[in-house]
Amino acid sequence: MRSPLLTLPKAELHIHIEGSLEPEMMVALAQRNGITLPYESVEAVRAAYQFENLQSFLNLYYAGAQVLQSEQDFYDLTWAYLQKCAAQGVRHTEIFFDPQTHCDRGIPFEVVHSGITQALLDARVQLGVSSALILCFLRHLSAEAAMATLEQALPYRGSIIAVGLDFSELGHPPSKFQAVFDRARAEGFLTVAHAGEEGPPEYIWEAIHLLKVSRIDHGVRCVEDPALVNYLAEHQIPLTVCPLSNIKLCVFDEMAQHNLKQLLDLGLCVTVNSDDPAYFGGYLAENFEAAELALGLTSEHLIQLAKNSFKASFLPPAEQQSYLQELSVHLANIESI
Ligand SMILES: Nc1ncnc2[nH]cnc12
Ligand SMILES: [Zn+2]
Repeated sequence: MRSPLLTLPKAELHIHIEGSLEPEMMVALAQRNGITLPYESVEAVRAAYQFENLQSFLNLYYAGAQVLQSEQDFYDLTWAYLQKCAAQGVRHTEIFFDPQTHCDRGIPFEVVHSGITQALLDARVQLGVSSALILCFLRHLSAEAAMATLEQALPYRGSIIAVGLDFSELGHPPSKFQAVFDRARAEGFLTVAHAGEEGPPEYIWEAIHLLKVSRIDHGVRCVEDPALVNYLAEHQIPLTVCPLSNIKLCVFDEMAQHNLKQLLDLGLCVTVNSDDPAYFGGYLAENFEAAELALGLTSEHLIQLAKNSFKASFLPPAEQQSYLQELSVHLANIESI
């Protein structure tokens, strides 16, 4: 039986909305938009999800995103993910989107943004799930292209809380984007960055010192540098760790070898997240469950992870407190059963 702790109220802080495109929706949107996919069936799409590393996944993810064309497509994609949140106790979610993946093939920024934000607004009212939006720059493209994307996003500043950095990490250090992130912070955006997923600890240091990030996305390679581990613990810089993703992309050979528990026990502010749930075999609850089973996480670990998810979020302190209170009530109810 599933542990009742797996349905704890929690937040998700690392989810690429394009990575929630399930094969069924990919095939349906391809049909709706008259696009021919290189797969004959939903099963064939799913069968292609065997990855050796980050790049082999990104090639497929980027190709899959081509079926997203209209505002309705972006709405449907986002709404499907938000329904999963509601079903799994995810009370708040901070969602990445990659405008360059869409704008570079002629889809207007406005179309992408309105489809996603309309679904977020509807989820707040109809599902009681709160959210924030984070714009990610594709790091294998140039800093100039990222700056142009930032400028395109300025009119939408009120609905985008932060900027981030994703895609191929190796060879594209955070320092490449220092000027873009300086400008983003000057324009009022918070910052996050993928670092230490495949890249070395130096990339995590750069994200902290040069990009002045509030959180590190992944960050699991921090353990290779004890001074960095101390710094992350002392400053409580959150890591948005994605267990199933790390196994699917061969960052760890198997879940039993994942360092999530080690990082928690070292006092780091670790959170659990799904990254690209349609590609990696699970949403947030499945990530919690897989990590709990393989690593023997205790109730204390699971409760700490749920608390960390709200504390590491970009919610205002009063809203964080109110979710933490909801969590306490939930725990008290479980204890009294
Ligand atoms: N795991 C990941 N790392 C970097 N970029 C991504 N984009 C989507 N998923 C990603
Ligand atoms: Zn990611």
